[in-house]
Amino acid sequence: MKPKIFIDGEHGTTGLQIRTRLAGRTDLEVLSIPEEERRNKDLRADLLRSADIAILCLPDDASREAVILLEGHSTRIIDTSTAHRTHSNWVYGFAELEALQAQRIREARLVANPGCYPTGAISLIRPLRDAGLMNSDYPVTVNAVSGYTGGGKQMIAQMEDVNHPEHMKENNFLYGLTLKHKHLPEMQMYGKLDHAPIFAPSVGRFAQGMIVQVPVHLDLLKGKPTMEDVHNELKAHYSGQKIVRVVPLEESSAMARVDAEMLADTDGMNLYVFGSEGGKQINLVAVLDNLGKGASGAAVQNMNLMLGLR
Ligand SMILES: NC(=O)C1=CN([C@@H]2O[C@H](COP(=O)(O)OP(=O)(O)OC[C@H]3O[C@@H](n4cnc5c(N)ncnc54)[C@H](OP(=O)(O)O)[C@@H]3O)[C@@H](O)[C@H]2O)C=CC1
Ligand SMILES: CC(=O)N[C@@H](CCC(=O)OP(=O)(O)O)C(=O)O
Repeated sequence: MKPKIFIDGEHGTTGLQIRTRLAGRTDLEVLSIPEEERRNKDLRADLLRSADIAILCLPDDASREAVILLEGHSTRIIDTSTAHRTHSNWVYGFAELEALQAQRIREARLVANPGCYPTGAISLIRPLRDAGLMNSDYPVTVNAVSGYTGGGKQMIAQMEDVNHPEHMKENNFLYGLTLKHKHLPEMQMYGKLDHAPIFAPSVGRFAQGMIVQVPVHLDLLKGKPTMEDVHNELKAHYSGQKIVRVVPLEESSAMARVDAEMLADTDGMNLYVFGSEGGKQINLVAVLDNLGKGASGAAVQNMNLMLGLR
């Protein structure tokens, strides 16, 4: 029997992208809900309970409700929302986090997909923490720009529809100005940091793509490493990984710009170490698609792991 997959929220931005990724899969049975029934709780409950794996692509409250609907049932869950990411009963769905993480995901019933920005930030911070180069009290800052699909159906309409009552006319804006963004707890927890980073997100007038930057003072790291030392730690951490690519210094040193859309429509993530030879500062940069490795691509990666396929 083929494993049954139900995407709750399949008609939203993240859900649609997962559906597209699963469209050609003959090894799965994808259970589907008609768009006009998407909020029919009884029908959703039936489908959730019939599935082997339910992928929740819902706002936080609706995700919590779906988890309650599944209490006492054996359906395994991948939640793409923020609701359960720092919850101790849930496995964090970032397979490249550390050596054992992919195995934890394979065996888990409850998997919380990481946030798009934290995917970039944690991928840069965690190897330095694990290698002992960065102390837990390092004052981390994270600056980022996301494509507007990161804001879901509502922001897509606000950016694209000039007649929308809350039309956004800006080409590039900062937000999260109170420094209390919902992604901070997971960045702190899985970055193994004493303090939440200062996080400055922004949105650009492009649909998909993302740059996440973590600037670092080399003299504030343990042993005052060089840019090459930090690059070597990243390379070692992601050695053998196919989705996360640590870009060689020869390649990054020849770059004059970083395009936020570089990996749009892919599920990969590139990590860069920028700076100058002998310099005192570096800029650690992750580039990904907010809907690829930042959401839907990661959800499919986790589903494959849970099915024992990768
Ligand atoms: N977009 C992105 O880049 C990323 C999104 N995520 C997360 O994925 C989740 C989904 O986000 P996204 O796809 O962007 O959002 P969308 O608003 O595009 O889609 C959400 C979908 O859920 C449906 N929905 C809302 N409330 C309910 C409910 N009570 N019962 C059933 N269905 C409901 C919506 O229906 P309706 O149209 O009626 O509102 C819509 O189809 C969120 O938790 C988000 O944080 C995570 C990483 C990145
Ligand atoms: C551009 C934009 O608005 N981005 C969203 C984050 C994407 C999202 O909703 O994802 P999570 O499920 O990972 O929290 C935000 O800042 O709230």
